[in-house]
Amino acid sequence: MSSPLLLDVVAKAHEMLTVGTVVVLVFTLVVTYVTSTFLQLLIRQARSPLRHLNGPQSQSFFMGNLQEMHDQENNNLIARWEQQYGNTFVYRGFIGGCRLMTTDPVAIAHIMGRAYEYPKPDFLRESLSSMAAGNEGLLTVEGEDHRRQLRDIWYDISSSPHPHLSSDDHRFRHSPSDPFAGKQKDTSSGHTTSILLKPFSAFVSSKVPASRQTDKGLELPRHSSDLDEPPASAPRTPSPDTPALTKVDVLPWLARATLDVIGEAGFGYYFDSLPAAMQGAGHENELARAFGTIFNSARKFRVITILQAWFPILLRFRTNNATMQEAQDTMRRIGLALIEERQAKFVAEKAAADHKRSAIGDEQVVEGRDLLSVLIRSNISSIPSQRLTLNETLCQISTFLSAGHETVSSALTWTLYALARAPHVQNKLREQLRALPTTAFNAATPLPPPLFYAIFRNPYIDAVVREALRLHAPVTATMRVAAQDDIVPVSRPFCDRYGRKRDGIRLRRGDIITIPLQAMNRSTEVWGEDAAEFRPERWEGIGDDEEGQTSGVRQGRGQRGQGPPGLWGNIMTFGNGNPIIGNRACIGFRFAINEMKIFLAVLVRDLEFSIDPSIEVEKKINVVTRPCVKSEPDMGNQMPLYIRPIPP
Ligand code: HEM
Repeated sequence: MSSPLLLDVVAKAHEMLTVGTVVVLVFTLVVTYVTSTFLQLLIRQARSPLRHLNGPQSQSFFMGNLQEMHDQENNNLIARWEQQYGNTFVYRGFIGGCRLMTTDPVAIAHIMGRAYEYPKPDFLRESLSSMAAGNEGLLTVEGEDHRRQLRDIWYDISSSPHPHLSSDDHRFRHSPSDPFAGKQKDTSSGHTTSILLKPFSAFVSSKVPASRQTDKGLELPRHSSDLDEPPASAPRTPSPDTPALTKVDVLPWLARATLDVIGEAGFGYYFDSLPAAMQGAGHENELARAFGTIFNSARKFRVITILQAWFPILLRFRTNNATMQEAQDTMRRIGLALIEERQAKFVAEKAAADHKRSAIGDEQVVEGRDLLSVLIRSNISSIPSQRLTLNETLCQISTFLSAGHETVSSALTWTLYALARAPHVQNKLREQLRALPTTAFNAATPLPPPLFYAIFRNPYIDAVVREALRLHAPVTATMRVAAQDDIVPVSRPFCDRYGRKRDGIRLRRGDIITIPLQAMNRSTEVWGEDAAEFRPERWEGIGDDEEGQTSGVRQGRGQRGQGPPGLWGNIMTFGNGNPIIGNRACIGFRFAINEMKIFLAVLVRDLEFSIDPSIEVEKKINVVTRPCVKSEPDMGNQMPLYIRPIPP
């Protein structure tokens, strides 16, 4: 054998050995990683005191009860389990891991009141971070970072006697008592302060573009995914002398409208996603499209989603990675543009101020109280420990954009659904709205401040919003993990799986807890036998006390003898407790409530919403609860309602 040939053979053998070795090494590493993760899980499970609690049978070795849980909104699951096992029990998660489920108000107050001892589990943070374009925003950070961010954002916004979300926008403020003190919006930009939804306003003001008007009314795309296609035809016209009924999928329109509102009110930015969509195919606003991608991405329960939670390496192989990445890049790009634009404005303002004032810190110049000003003030703070990094600022922007619009659009969608299913409530609400001190709502002119006051303070509008938020909480449940061993107090003893009475829930570090926000809102023990009914009258004659809790709600077993827990109105919809004392709860709740009231006032006054009684609408959970028509699963999220203008 010649020596070059020998060398060639040796080189080949070496190459094969190297490739083979690498393959074996990688395989061994993967097997070790998977086995050790499984083992850790099994050991943790075997040591968790939760294994002694009562609870439903696991349905599958790998997935436990997770499939049932995913569909919990449609099968009254938690109430059934509660009836069977009491208000404190366990269900099974991945490979049979016990997860605590409790509706005990004292236990909930204990857990949710200790934000840093009970952080969000990593897999929840991972799932939330997709909508916040990263995990450095308020919704996903933990510990000291959360404390610092909350201090910067919440305290800054709430330190003003009349804090509001935009320095130059008088529409939405935190203080319900005097929401209009301060500046009026400058309308010279050509943007109107009216938030009348343009597609709906068409019915009210007949200002429908001629090209889109038909004898059946205004034709609108049915679903966000249909936007590239010609709009669907309206299904029917009942009779020539009654106003046309038009079928509209209200979900994407409300999503666009609420995106426009948070953009303008929170960041002084005009997404104009409603007018863009009105122009038809191909004109959808890119950010609205990006949010559509993110919130539609996990519609179905998939085993891979659960596996990804435990084996994050699998996230790299997501099928929709490229689309999600594109959506997140869009958020990031728009966020950066917002920051740059506002920073430039502040630099110019500072230069002007420098002429007048000699020694002044940068951050003092940024005087606006809108969210963006608050974020940028923190970003340029001269005290490093208080500074928000650029990445944090960006994540904060997408957090507020998504937390601030998807939740409200879900809430409004379900409110219209509830009103469509309860015409007597809708009629009563309309009567109240028509009695308000105004002659017309009109898309082109701002609502006058006295009308805002009247809307915010109207008891029936308030009752409708409370009842809709109680019965249709956009966030069904949240989760926490015990960061250390603990014994959680309960309001009354419960039985474990051996029938022994327990007066506390023992937790071991790493145990996972589900807080069933929606199930608590529907507890018959607190709300009575008609808890599942949409009945705004239950709120009549009761209002908020100074802490936002509702006096007059049936006394539950809440903390220290108060009513049931909840940040607002004794419902769990916005989480529990007060962010000021270290709880994690919604910091946009006032904004959301006020926004809902105005939308409802504008929409319901002159439009009637009804629903085809033959369709069954189901709830699908994808961070927020979105509707699907049971018989049309392939249509994805939708809420088809009939709309008809009501003559004055
Ligand atoms: C009906 C509308 C809304 C609902 C039902 C809602 C619900 C919630 C819930 C349940 C949480 C707590 C999640 C947890 O701790 O696990 C939360 C947190 C949060 N919400 Fe809302 N929200 C709404 C509107 C808004 C709005 C309009 C904004 C902003 C303008 C907002 C901003 C936030 C932020 C930043 C957090 C994270 C707070 C923290 O962890 O410290 N939300 N929301």
